[in-house]
Amino acid sequence: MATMVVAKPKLIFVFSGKRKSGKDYVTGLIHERLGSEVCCILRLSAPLKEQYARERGLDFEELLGSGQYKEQYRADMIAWGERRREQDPGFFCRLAQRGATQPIWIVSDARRLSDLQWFWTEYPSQTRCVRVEASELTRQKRGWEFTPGIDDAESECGLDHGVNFDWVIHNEEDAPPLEEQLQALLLLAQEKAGPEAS
Ligand SMILES: Nc1ncnc2c1ncn2[C@@H]1O[C@H](COP(=O)(O)OP(=O)(O)OP(=O)(O)O)[C@@H](O)[C@H]1O
Ligand SMILES: C[C@@](O)(CCOP(=O)(O)O)CC(=O)O
Repeated sequence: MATMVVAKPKLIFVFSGKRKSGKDYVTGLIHERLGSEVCCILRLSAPLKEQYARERGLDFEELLGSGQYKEQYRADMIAWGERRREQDPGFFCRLAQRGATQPIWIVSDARRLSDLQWFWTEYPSQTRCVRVEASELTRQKRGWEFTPGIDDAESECGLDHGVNFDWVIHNEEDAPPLEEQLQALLLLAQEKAGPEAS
């Protein structure tokens, strides 16, 4: 693969969390708050879903969505992606960062230790890891249903242990407001991005 010249970010928030914990929702709030000039969202699953959809004639936008369409293909997408990661753990990380020019990056969907290790290796001083947490009851209310072979496999459990997260965001009705929980991340981003981010 030709070497891609990528503008160096000043800060990278690498988010992870269980299905329907609210990764996209929370990262969308940060992106909205910081603005597109300063911040971009990188989805590791986007290049995977794009190629998978192309090979199978599926609807890429639907695979990116939060509905049930993608759930039909999740197990096969996981297997498809893992075959590629076995050959090159950073394959989707490199593709996801293409075209990112903003100083603040948000990776919304890390799932494996190899994802975190890639960013820690490539961007050791810029990378911060954030976990989004929600109870199973809350996730069920958002449309999650335990699925054997998915919710007990690496795609969902790969970061359950052995990671010292920089922040844990509790995305629950009875938790402090997200704006309050995200304050420290937003302040750090504004500090790193400089005056244009304020
Ligand atoms: N704090 C919240 N308030 C209101 N709606 C929320 C909140 N958090 C999540 N949701 C909603 O719950 C659903 C699941 O959230 P989201 O898509 O962000 O989860 P996810 O962790 O990205 O899931 P997946 O891994 O399946 O993509 C979405 O419809 C989202 O709008
Ligand atoms: C195949 C996969 O990328 C699907 C992720 O979809 P989503 O982020 O839950 O919308 C999960 C994985 O890579 O294990």
